[in-house]
Amino acid sequence: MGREPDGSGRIEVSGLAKRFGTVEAVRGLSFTVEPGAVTGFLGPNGSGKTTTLRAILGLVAPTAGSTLVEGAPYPELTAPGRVVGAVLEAQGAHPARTARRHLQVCASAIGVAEERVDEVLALVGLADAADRAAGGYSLGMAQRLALAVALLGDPRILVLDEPGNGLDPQGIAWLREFLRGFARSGRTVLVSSHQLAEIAQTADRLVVISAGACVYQGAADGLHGRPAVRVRCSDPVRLAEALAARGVLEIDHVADGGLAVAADAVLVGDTALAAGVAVYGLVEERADLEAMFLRLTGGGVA
Ligand SMILES: Nc1ncnc2c1ncn2[C@@H]1O[C@H](COP(=O)(O)OP(=O)(O)OP(=O)(O)O)[C@@H](O)[C@H]1O
Repeated sequence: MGREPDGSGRIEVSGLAKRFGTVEAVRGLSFTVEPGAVTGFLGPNGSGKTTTLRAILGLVAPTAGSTLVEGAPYPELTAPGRVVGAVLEAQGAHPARTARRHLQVCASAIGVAEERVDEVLALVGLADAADRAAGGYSLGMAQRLALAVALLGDPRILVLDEPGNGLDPQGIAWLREFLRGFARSGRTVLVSSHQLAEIAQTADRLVVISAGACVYQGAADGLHGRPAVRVRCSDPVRLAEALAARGVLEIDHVADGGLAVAADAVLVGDTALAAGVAVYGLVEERADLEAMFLRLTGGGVA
């Protein structure tokens, strides 16, 4: 007996860990995805995004922790295809099969009426190409077809793994509008990317991971707006201690011997003065999202 979905549109990941041999792909990851918004799942290559999405969809057995979709583990959901639509990779349709036939086969597999096929073809803008063999499709069209399959069950939740890969700028713009519209209708979108620029314009909320652990979770604007100050001074260690004593904990020692501090310039200057540290330079950085992403994720590609 399957479990009834609770209709919440919520995904909950709690303490998720996954080890492949000696590789800790995901390490104690917890986050919640709510309906009515596009949640971007961002991290460098190899940071554990695909593993996490596959765990949510019951395709990877966690080493520890749990994932719930509408209150139940995905494999236990009754009619999961009506709860979640997923695009994990541009899944191949048989090359000789038309898009329409491919969708008909998928619809029958999840128990969806055939009328839905024409609806999803129109939704993803493939109506005119529906009777062409999928083998002749461009990568962008193949991505749209994969999205059409995900939409067949009219799901409340969409999970997409790097759907922008291989899309041209028009394709990316189209996808962005589609996902925003889907979220605006009160449904849930979780979309992964390693490219901040691609996700920044689409996502309302962000979950940022690095080396399998969460480094930021919250409003996309919140990440944007964090203040950052670069300071050159006579005694970076003493200043870092004085800032920490005032509750400023996000402090990096940077290559030029200075500090990068997530606080505003007045606080940093006042703290230096009180600590008897001479300040030689204080630059307020407009903490753009790119810089913050690189800082949070160590700037590295795994
Ligand atoms: N089936 C597997 N067997 C062994 N190692 C794996 C397996 N799947 C993933 N890994 C490893 O786990 C780590 C995380 O991989 P994952 O694919 O989840 O990252 P990702 O963030 O999706 O990366 P990308 O952006 O490159 O797709 C990597 O080091 C990867 O090599």
